Amino acid sequence: MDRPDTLDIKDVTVRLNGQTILQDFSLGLEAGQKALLTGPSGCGKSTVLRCLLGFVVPQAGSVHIAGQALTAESVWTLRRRIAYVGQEPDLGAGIVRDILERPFHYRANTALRGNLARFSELFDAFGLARSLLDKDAGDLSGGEKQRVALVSALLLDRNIFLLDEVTSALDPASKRKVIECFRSHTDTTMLFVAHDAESFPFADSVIEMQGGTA
Ligand SMILES: Nc1ncnc2c1ncn2[C@@H]1O[C@H](COP(=O)(O)OP(=O)(O)OP(=O)(O)O)[C@@H](O)[C@H]1O
Repeated sequence: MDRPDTLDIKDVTVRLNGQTILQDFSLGLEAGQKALLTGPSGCGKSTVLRCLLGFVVPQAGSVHIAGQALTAESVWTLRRRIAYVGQEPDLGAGIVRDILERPFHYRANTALRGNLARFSELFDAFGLARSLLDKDAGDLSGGEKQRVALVSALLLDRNIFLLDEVTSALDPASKRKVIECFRSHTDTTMLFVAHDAESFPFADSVIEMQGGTA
């Protein structure tokens, strides 16, 4: 039996360049829960996501993913459970069709190649034109990039989503479509970073950060 996709940050302190970014910060999500992390600019929201991805190593406290401690050894295995999409996603160079296919060339994802057939359903759900498939990623608008990055993440069937202001460049109609899609993923554990709590009325919890603590 696979472990449930929980997230657990306990009493984490992060200092970068002599500045305390997070101080005794804790957060817990059960499998399938949706939480919104909000708070003023610079309070440390993205740093929380970077801790969960193992890009930032806390000076104190612990991070567990699916019940397993995040360490230099476990980080590679644990990251395979996680889809991360940032505010200004870097899709890499090339044509959108190739970018969507690229992750399936990795051995770890070859069994999921059949998922690529779902791209059309996701493009429709997000209001993306099929003609985008033949465009160079560098020519996409910010909102198109955000939605293509989300499609790419969803195709990989990860059980944990870390989403950093992924609707910030979207018009209200596109935003509603994307949010409806998140809501429908009832089994997926999702941590959203966003400034507008009202866009995520279905969140099980809202974590209001203030200067590195909650
Ligand atoms: N590598 C780093 N070195 C030094 N300081 C950093 C580093 N990364 C982030 N910071 C600082 O940490 C603080 C928190 O940054 P973070 O990106 O987590 O904030 P945020 O709440 O996500 O902000 P925003 O809402 O503007 O995206 C900021 O003051 C930022 O300048």
